[in-house]
Amino acid sequence: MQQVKAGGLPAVSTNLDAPKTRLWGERRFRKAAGSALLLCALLLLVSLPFALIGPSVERLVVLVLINVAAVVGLNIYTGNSGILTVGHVGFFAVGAYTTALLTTPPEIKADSLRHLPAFLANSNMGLGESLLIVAVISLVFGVLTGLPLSRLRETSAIVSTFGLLVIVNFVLKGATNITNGTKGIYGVPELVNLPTAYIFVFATIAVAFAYKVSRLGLQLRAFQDNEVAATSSAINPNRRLLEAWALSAVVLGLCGALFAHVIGAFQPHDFYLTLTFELIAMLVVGGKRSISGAVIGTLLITALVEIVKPIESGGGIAGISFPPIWGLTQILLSLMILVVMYKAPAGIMGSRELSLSMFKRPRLSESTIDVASLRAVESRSERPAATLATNAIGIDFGGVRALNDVSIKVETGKIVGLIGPNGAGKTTLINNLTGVHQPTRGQVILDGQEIVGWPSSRIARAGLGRTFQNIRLFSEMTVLENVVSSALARGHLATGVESYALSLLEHFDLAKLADTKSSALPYGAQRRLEITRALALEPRFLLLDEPAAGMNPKETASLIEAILSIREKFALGILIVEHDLHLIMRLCDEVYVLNKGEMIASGSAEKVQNDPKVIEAYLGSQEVRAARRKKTT
Ligand SMILES: Nc1ncnc2c1ncn2[C@@H]1O[C@H](COP(=O)(O)OP(=O)(O)OP(=O)(O)O)[C@@H](O)[C@H]1O
Repeated sequence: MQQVKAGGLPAVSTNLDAPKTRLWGERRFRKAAGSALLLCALLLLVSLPFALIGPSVERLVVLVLINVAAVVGLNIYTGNSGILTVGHVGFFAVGAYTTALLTTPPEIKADSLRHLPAFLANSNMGLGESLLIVAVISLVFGVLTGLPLSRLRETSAIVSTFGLLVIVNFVLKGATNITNGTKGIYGVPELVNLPTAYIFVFATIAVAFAYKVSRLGLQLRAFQDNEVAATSSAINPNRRLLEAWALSAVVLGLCGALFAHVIGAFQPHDFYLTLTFELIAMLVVGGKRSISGAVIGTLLITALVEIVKPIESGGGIAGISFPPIWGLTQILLSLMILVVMYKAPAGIMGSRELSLSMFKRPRLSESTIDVASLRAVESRSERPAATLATNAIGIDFGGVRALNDVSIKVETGKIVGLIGPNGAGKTTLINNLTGVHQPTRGQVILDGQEIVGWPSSRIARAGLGRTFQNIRLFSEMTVLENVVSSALARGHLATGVESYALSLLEHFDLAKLADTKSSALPYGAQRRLEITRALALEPRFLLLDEPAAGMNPKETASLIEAILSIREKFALGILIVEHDLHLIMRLCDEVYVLNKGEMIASGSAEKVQNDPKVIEAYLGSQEVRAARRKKTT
């Protein structure tokens, strides 16, 4: 395999000349497969000896395995999106009731469910067919409920998921003709044995890992870490939320169906608050961002519940008898959550996954940088020239006129500076260009197209990459994942994307830190990573908001070199907001000066620095600051 030296520049591989590699060649899939295998082996090791004790314990083990799958299912949504769901037991109930209606022998249904429609009353399906139907129904139900839910965030999202649980419970109790109301359903054939449960839970773990490291999972985790940065990296969070919600709905629906075939009889209250609380406790205690955490949390809580059960219902130990202590399980679960949250707020596993290399320092093999995935750099400079412009844009925030009648133009191949005192409107202008805010007046034109009203993700895909004044990395993700998620959102093929990202990282001297969590990087490296992530979008324009803020002179000097080389090799236009006038003078072909939302000067760097209006604006702001300092001392 041919190696690329530092400085070799990659190209987005969305085309047919992409290397013929397999997903298996991608490091993240190999790592995920290793973790999944390890976790399945652990689960087998911990559960099988108990299952061999006898039929009653075997039944308990089967139920525990179904719980493990259910919590892993919750993790698919909550772990990747960061939004806690308290409604998924609703899907569990849908799965249980659906399979019960489809598989219970007609003679039993004739006794307890006399008013069923004929096709349900006569249905006597086998497990396989029924599970297939449960999966389809859960998927449809998941998509229908996910459509509105995926537009909600934080508390409103959590409360709505709870609403879903309540609605399902009411329907189960109220639709007596089909569900037998509070009396519940019995006679469901017990069709799930230990091997079936193992196959199901292993498959669920494999799906959860594959989803987590896939394009969809990476993008949803990016959303969890920072929604504004995610949308600025061409990610559409609502779609990703919907997909994760629907997938986890299918898993929970299937879990419910299997559960029904183990216990044989149930009522609506079996699928309500107690089960919800237990599943959430398992998820949170283990660490909701980790699939391994979901499994470990479930095993721990199950152990606790099983130990407490005989005490809760009264009994005796060593000849001493004691009365029943109702609610003891819930009390101890609550205490366990409190203790774990106090000691490890992110849960036992945090965001880590079980892996053989967990305690080894990650090392990057250079052989992962594959020149076959790189397109000739020269082809970039052949791209037609483009222009980014604003035409008299303006925006008000309440009474503050943050921008008024501002027109700028940036062409590919040029570096344009945007300066002005604090509060002048520089960041607001970048936010207006990238769709974070919509200007109330004027136009933004990207390559001949009016883009006002476009969501940030679409603008990013159309060719605007940006960095932020306050760094916004996907902090829980690795350096490599930050860049890969952006490249995938841009449309890079899933195969070869790591090679592409590594080559970009190499250019910014970050490849050796590829497996480091991005929040653990030193400050200057975080700034460089933000630029790398933006470049993974293969933008036509790069908008840098105070890239040198907080850097020492040495870091600033290397940043200047990096920006010059980006302009040269990536054939893009750069708009740079900076307070460091030395950097602006050194880099910019043209400079715009904003003050109190108005454009007060533009032209070459020399011209604007001698402009009396600019001098006055800067002096004015310095005087105001000096007066404020005096007042406070
Ligand atoms: N989301 C918002 N809501 C309300 N006011 C805002 C918002 N964003 C910006 N502003 C106001 O708009 C004005 C311009 O702010 P902006 O952050 O764009 O200035 P800036 O030139 O980037 O300043 P600095 O150099 O300090 O970063 C300020 O008065 C600010 O308070």
